[in-house]
Amino acid sequence: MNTKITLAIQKSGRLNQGTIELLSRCGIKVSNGGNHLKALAEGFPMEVLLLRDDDIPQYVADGVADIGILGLNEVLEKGKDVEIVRKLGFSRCRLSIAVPSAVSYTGREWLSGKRIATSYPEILRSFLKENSLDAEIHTISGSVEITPGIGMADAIFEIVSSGGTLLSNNLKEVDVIMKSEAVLIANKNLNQTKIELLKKLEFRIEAVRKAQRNKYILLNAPKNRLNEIIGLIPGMKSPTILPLAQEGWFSLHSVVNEDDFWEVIGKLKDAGAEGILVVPIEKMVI
Ligand SMILES: Nc1ncnc2c1ncn2[C@@H]1O[C@H](COP(=O)(O)OP(=O)(O)OP(=O)(O)O)[C@@H](O)[C@H]1O
Ligand SMILES: O=P(O)(O)OC[C@H]1O[C@H](OP(=O)(O)OP(=O)(O)O)[C@H](O)[C@@H]1O
Ligand SMILES: [Mg+2]
Repeated sequence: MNTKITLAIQKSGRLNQGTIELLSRCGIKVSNGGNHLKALAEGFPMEVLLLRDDDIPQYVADGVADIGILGLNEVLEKGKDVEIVRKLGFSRCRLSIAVPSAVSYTGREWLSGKRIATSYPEILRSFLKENSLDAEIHTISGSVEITPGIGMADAIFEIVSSGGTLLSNNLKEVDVIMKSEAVLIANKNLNQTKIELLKKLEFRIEAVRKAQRNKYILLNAPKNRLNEIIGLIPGMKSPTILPLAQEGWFSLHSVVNEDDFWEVIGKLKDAGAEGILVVPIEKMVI
């Protein structure tokens, strides 16, 4: 049988590039299809639907697409019955309450009785309910940041990333309500063949994500401080150690997590490591 898994991705916009890049790192080439809404993938038994991100949860819930990639914010906003398979680490942003810079925001109770403009009314509604707040929700589909300036709203609930859009509209972020990033979602009733394909795709994504979170590190270490240095970079199992041509020195190869990277480098230098090289990892399978 010649089964393919159908993946829905954003046709154009903030998620498109990150999605195509991730798939490409997974060895899956998707032509952007020009004006077409369907594309074939090379390197994986997959068909790709190119859609507006708002429509992806519905397509996946209905089984028109088996899986989809979109922002967690949009998944939660639409509230469709889909499985969130995993986070993907790109298109990171947050959904926040922002108010005009001059406002002295005293806390969430300040929002009571106010008009809040947003493109995410359902997430906002849940937030207000959880906090027993009564506010007016004004739903608009774009340019939310201009609404306080033109007297349409007292506050906004919008996506924030660098904060640049808020700043240029004289607004300040006062409360982060949720963090978002691109996620992989799946239909809850996939057949066994498609579950197997999804597992294969997840395996590739995991290898790519691990590689992105880690760096390969090579350094020279003096023999008398070898154990101390090994303790700093334990690696996947243990570091590779090779003797250098120069007596009393060794070359150490290992893996270091991106989060600890700068701290570890400092400690390695203090421990006498020299000639430290750090290189990106293409794929990582443990
Ligand atoms: N400034 C940002 N930084 C990081 N991620 C963002 C940013 N803005 C939006 N995103 C994420 O990217 C997703 C898509 O944003 P985009 O602006 O492309 O949506 P859209 O205009 O609704 O697109 P579409 O035309 O497909 O409906 C958002 O739902 C959010 O998860
Ligand atoms: O904090 P920042 O880095 O400024 O990013 C936040 C802005 O980015 C997104 O809009 P986008 O730029 O995609 O424009 P659009 O949705 O209005 O097309 C989002 O809707 C915010 O307005
Ligand atoms: Mg959209």
